[in-house]
Formats: sequence, structure tokens, C-alpha cells
Amino acid sequence: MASPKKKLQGLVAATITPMTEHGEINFSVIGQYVDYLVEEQGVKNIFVNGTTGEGLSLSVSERRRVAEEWVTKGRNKLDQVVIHVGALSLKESQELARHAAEIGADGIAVIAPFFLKPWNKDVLINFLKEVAAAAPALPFYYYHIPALTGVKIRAEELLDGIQDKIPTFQGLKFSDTDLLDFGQCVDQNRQRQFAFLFGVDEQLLSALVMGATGAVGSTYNYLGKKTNQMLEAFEQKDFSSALNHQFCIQRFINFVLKLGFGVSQTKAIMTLVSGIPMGPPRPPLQKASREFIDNAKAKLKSLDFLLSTDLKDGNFESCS
Ligand SMILES: CC(=O)N[C@@H]([C@@H](O)[C@H](O)[C@H](O)CO)[C@@H](O)CC(=O)C(=O)O
Repeated sequence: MASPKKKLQGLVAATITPMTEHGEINFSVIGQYVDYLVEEQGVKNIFVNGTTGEGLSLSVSERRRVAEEWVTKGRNKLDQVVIHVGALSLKESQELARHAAEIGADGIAVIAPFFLKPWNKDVLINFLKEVAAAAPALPFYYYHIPALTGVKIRAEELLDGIQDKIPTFQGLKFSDTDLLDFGQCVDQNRQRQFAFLFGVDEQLLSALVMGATGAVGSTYNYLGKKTNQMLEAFEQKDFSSALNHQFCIQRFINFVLKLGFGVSQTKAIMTLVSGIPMGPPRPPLQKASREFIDNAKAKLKSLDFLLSTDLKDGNFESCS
């Protein structure tokens, strides 16, 4: 059975795939991006080629090269690099899983196939098992994101007996707001050393209360430092401070959600906060509008979420 160096916990940034203005992958900034996550945001785990990374909009060969670049540039800097290898084609998914093992990734994750969909738990497990078997030495995570895949099989149901079928199963990345389902996943698997990684950044504190052992999300790219403060407060049982941090993060996410928020907007915000150009998204996604960027920038400033002093001004909203 696969055993990771240590359990995946804490914050995991769902990495963006940087692109040039012509829509090609901009590999040249990935080294700088690793340093930014570690040094400025205190985030040492990454989830590559997922939703935020536009993994399903990249070719298999691009996905392989992106994974390689993150593993290479993250060596001796990052704790864990998990590669999302989910695809509609089982063969492609297996190829990506094998490749992740070859390059020395720390784990693989897979979403449910979302075009010809599995119609029940056993059918889904069968697919996942075939992928996991292609990388038998790597920890395997199921990436549950029903709003995007349309596969509504409850995670609680899926986890029931999963290690009998997938011995390398190590945890769940849960990108859904159903805290009953999430809580039951934790409750029914207390004897097992699974990682329970929550994926709805604006609700992370509630998931911590339910037993989340970590979190994977897009906002940890640029709000990692702030979210780490919340995790520390929670760890120290300072729930009032933890709640203040969560409310503060919610104010930002709530603001951008109302403007229309997704991968394109994440790319624009990350460019703004980190100064590293993330470029446009790949079609069918479209660049974030100038209006969105200006509004998001003003909100980031007012919440004191901009780390760079030259982007700050004095009008902060109280976040304590
Ligand atoms: C639907 C979606 O993109 N959800 C994000 C969240 O981090 C999300 O951006 C955040 O909670 C704001 O709503 C992550 O769960 C996605 C993720 O981890 C990934 O990119 O693989």
C-alpha cells in the first residue's frame, strides 16, 4: 500500500497554469511561482492540473509537461505535489497516473468522468480503481466536485469500503457545500488515516469543525497567509479569532462571487497580488474584464490583502 512521507494536511494551493498572451503555457514563471507560494503565502503543498489549473482544457502532453515543471521546480521547496490525472478517457488518465509516478509526484487525484457518466458507486469505483492501479506506489485521492462533473454520487457512499477496492486510497478532496456528506465521510472513517481536504474556501472553518485535515483551493494562491492565520487560531482553540479571519476572507470571496468569479478571475487576481503574470485562460473561458480587475483590486486594498506595499493605500476595512 502506498504510504506518503506524511499525511497531506494544511493548505494546498490549486495551482493556476500560467499562459502567455498567445495561449501557450508559460513554463518560465513556475519557479518564481513556487517561491512566491512558499515565501509569501506560507503554502507548501500544491494540487496541479485541477479545475483552477485548467487541467481538462490542456492536452495530455501539456499536462505531462506542466506536472514535470512543478515537480522539478518544487523539489526541496514544497512538501507535497499532487497531480490531478482525471480525464474522460481511462487510457489518458492511466497514462497521466503512470507519468506522475515516474516524475516523483507525491500523489494523484481523479475526478469522476463527466461526459459518459458513472451511474452508481460501483461503476465509479471501477473507473477510479483502474486509474489508481496504473500508479500503485502513489497515494490516491478522489476529487469530489459534483457541481462541475454532474456526478452526484455521495462521497460518504463512495468511501464506504473504498480501500478494499483501491488499496492506495489516501483521502478525499471535497469541493462541495454539503457538510452533512462531508461530516459523515469523516465520522465513518475515524479509524482510518485518510486526508479530508475541503475545497470550498469560503466555508473552510465549518469544515475544520467537521474534521477537515486540510484544504485545497484557488484562493490559497493569494490568501494563503491570511488563511494560515485562521488555521493557527483554530489550532489554538481561539475560535473568535478564527471566525474573524473566516469572515474577512468571506467578505472578499462574497464580493467577487457577486461580480462573477471563476478560473479567469482567479488568474487576474493572482497576477495582481503576486505580480507574476498568469496570462489569459484557455477558451472557452474569457479573460476577466477590466472592470472586474479594478473592483477586485479596490476590495483587496480595503481588506489589506495586498502584500506588496506599493499597491496599498490607507483606507482599510476593519478585519478584526
Ligand atoms: C469550483 C472551484 O473552482 N472551486 C475551487 C475553490 O477554491 C473556489 O475557487 C473557492 O472556494 C471560491 O469559491 C476549488 O475547489 C477548486 C480546486 O481545488 C481545483 O482547482 O482543483
